Amino acid sequence: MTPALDLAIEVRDVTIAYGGMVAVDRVSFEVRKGEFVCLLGPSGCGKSTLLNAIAGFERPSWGEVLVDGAEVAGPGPDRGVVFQQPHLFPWKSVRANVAHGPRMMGASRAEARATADRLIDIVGLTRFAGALPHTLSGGMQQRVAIARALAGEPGILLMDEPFGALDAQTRALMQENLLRVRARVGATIVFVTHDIEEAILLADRVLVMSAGPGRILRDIKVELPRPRSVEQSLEPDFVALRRECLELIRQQSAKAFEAA
Ligand SMILES: Nc1ncnc2c1ncn2[C@@H]1O[C@H](COP(=O)(O)OP(=O)(O)OP(=O)(O)O)[C@@H](O)[C@H]1O
Repeated sequence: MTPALDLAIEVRDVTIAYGGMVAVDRVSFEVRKGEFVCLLGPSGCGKSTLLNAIAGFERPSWGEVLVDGAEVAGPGPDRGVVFQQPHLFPWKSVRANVAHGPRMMGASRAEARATADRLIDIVGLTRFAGALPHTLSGGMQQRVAIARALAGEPGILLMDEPFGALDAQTRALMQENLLRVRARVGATIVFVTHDIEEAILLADRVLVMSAGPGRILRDIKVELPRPRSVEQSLEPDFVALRRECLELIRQQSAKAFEAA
């Protein structure tokens, strides 16, 4: 079959089970190149498991995941991953952390440094390029992690609750920063969150998942104008989407709570 050229990711009938426990149940969706898709759902619904299958850290028990038309067999440089914790090398400067990937992939010291400096500029940390991670705030460290994930020039960025450990104000700034970064690098993004406002602010589409076993309950198109900012969350279109997601999530959370 000829792969559809504009598709970055195809998740086809994917089930992931751990022993007898089904974490993800027959999930199918597609992500177009350049699209920003959020996976939204209650805790434990299988969002991370699904993201890990796209990253190649996890093999589906059934079904398949395709990236650029080819079945995912493991992690690869075409997919950058950002986790909730930045996981930086504490003994390396910001610049050296970001340059590490390109160096490992064979770039010269000068090339890796140029790539690192370009990305450090894009995430707004030029003044801190020589700093060690522990001297930076949590939000700044996470911006370094984003720059590092982009350093291999992946077409796809996979983000697992990347702002989940940050306070509300920093989180809002990080969301706007990510939208600016995305506008400059143009990557396809799959972003896992259980925060409804975050999903609507960021995404072109929100896939709302059910409580375990995880299924896609609804595929919601977010057609709010870009560039977006946190203030938009007060506008009627935003509020209507929020209400739609909230009702779905509330039913699911109640179900998960009763089952626990
Ligand atoms: N390696 C594993 N072995 C056994 N069970 C697992 C494993 N990884 C995940 N699970 C289980 O699969 C289910 C889905 O987990 P997952 O972490 O994907 O959910 P999530 O929606 O990302 O949750 P959260 O928002 O709390 O991180 C959970 O019940 C979890 O306990």
